[in-house]
Amino acid sequence: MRLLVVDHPLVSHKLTALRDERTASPEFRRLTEELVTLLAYEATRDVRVETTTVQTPVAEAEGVSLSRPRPLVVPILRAGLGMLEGMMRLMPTAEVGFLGMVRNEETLEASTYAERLPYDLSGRQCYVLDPMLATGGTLASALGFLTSRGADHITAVCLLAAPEGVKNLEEGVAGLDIPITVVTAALDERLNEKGYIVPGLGDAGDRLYGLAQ
Ligand SMILES: O=P(O)(O)OC[C@H]1O[C@H](OP(=O)(O)OP(=O)(O)O)[C@H](O)[C@@H]1O
Ligand SMILES: O=c1cc[nH]c(=O)[nH]1
Ligand SMILES: [Mg+2]
Repeated sequence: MRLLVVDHPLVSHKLTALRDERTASPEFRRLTEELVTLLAYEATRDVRVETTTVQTPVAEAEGVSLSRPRPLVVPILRAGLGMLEGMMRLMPTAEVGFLGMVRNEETLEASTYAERLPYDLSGRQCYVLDPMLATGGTLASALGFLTSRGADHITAVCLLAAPEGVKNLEEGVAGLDIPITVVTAALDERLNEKGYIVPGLGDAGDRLYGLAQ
């Protein structure tokens, strides 16, 4: 597994504003979209393309277009939904599948409550969106599921990651024989006793959409 921490002053600037507890939901959603578009630029560096030719007003030009099957973008509900528009702005012809997952806040175990994905993901490049890589349980489970459906190349885009989660995820995906990359805006210090990223930004889903019951 490859970890890419995007080092760019605009990424750091937007992430700092996201972390600020005074940033309310409307601004938090806007900043998340902008930040994801910046991360997506790095995350899609190895998106598959094929060569093509177009006619300019002057001459023929050789270029590239996205290969088929189109990449599949998979936001992990709920919080990952806040990242979808930012990703689709960069790659509007991608397809979108959904995974609904929630972490039990006592046991920190992740479970899946919804799934709407193409059944056969053979030959698909997948871009998984989940803002927080905390213990890594949610992403490990999501990546295992996508691979079991045939995905052969997965990039996870996260706003923040904890070192413990990166290590757990590395171990969790060690048996998956496909290229896996995690792209994040920052690798934070640690997890606290409740499994929250420190300093982090709090509960991403709640900050995007309000308190969950
Ligand atoms: O790395 P992990 O320890 O598994 O934790 C990360 C997960 O926790 C959060 O989801 P949450 O369960 O709060 O659901 P939500 O998006 O509906 O708020 C977050 O959005 C990640 O999906
Ligand atoms: O810090 C954390 C950890 C898990 N989920 C969140 O939303 N935030
Ligand atoms: Mg949450």
